[in-house]
Amino acid sequence: MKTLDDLLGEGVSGRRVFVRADLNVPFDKANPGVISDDGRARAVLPTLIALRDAGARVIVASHLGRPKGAPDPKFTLRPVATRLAELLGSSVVFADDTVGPEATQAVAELQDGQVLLLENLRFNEGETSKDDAVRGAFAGQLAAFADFYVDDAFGAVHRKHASVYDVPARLPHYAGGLVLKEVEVLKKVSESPEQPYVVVLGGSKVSDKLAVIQALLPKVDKLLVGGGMCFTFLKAQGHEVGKSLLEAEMIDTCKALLEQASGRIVLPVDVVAATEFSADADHAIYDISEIPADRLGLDIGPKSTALFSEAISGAKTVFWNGPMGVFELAPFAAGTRGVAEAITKIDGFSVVGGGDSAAAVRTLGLDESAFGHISTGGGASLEYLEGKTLPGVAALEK
Ligand SMILES: Nc1ncnc2c1ncn2[C@@H]1O[C@H](COP(=O)(O)OP(=O)(O)OP(=O)(O)O)[C@@H](O)[C@H]1O
Ligand SMILES: O=C(O)[C@H](O)COP(=O)(O)O
Repeated sequence: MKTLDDLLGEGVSGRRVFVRADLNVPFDKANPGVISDDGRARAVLPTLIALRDAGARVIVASHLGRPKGAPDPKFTLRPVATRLAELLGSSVVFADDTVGPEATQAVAELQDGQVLLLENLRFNEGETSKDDAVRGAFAGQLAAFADFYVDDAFGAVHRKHASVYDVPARLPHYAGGLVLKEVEVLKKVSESPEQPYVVVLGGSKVSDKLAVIQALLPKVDKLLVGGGMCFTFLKAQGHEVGKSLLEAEMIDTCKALLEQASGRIVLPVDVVAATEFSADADHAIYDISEIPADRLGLDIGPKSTALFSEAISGAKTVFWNGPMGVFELAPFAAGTRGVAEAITKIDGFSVVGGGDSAAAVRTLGLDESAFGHISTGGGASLEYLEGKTLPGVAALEK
């Protein structure tokens, strides 16, 4: 795999370099447009600075959220361009479209050492299309903007999307420093995790992560499941989960996984459930057999936090992806904080994966240096650990 250093060695002054970044940053739920954690933008800075300082014309592209293949102002990258300019200490040109007239003109006018951010890639159906021709046509438009392609979007390497998989097939391609570092650390954890190996899963992308559980089960000593994911498992165990996040069509899969795990999947024994998804909602702690029909579980309870912390304490390797609750709202942050603190105390190596999990570490004021590695990829790091070939990595290796 060729790297950014190789490209810099070849010389990029005056050349146009397309950088796929993962600028899918979280926003403050109470203040639309305000970025609550800029960790993913900071993580790609070394690549952008190196290219800018080498005199390249840097074209940055990213997705944000999951818009449906058409422009949607809720998911504009404009606030991210502003933040990126602050972090870079130099201006960032923002194009209001991705491959349309604005972007085309901005690319044409780009000066040596200037950085341009294109609008959200997912405003175009070609980005995520399953149809190779549709994706390829969009990739062709993106590739026409540049001489070289650099992938530093580790968080998106598991997506077979145009900007991740098809653009590198059309341009000389290089791995950025972030992608290289992430792959190096995760390779070590996936190939030879020191035992006991405990995986902690939470968050809200339930069906994405169920497949991962299946693959990880044979490798782990314990798999702790909290967050929005746990309710489909609790339902599979026969508990009523009220209005909690539930993927009904996955209940049977969860039942099968619980059987296969023979005790290695650990579920919460209590939850904090509220009348609605709001920081002001009435909320209380319930045993999992007593979740009221009109409430939704928004955090694991204190007994579960203690149970999970105990399981974590003896581990030599811990991989954590997905918050234990809606940590962005103060009444539902205790489970995530408790589990994160337990991870910082282990006598071993820990990896935190995921945009929101990494954001939780920072916004809850935990010491980042107490973790072995904080990955920018959630789904990406999970799929890497699962042993899957990641389309973005495969594209760079070709
Ligand atoms: N019980 C719950 N009900 C609903 N949402 C929840 C619950 N627990 C956690 N969440 C939400 O899950 C979100 C994070 O989930 P997600 O699966 O995206 O994790 P992640 O670490 O960001 O991984 P990735 O990088 O793959 O996105 C947070 O915004 C959090 O509020
Ligand atoms: O948040 C993430 O894990 C990455 O940015 C990928 O986002 P996606 O799950 O919407 O593809």
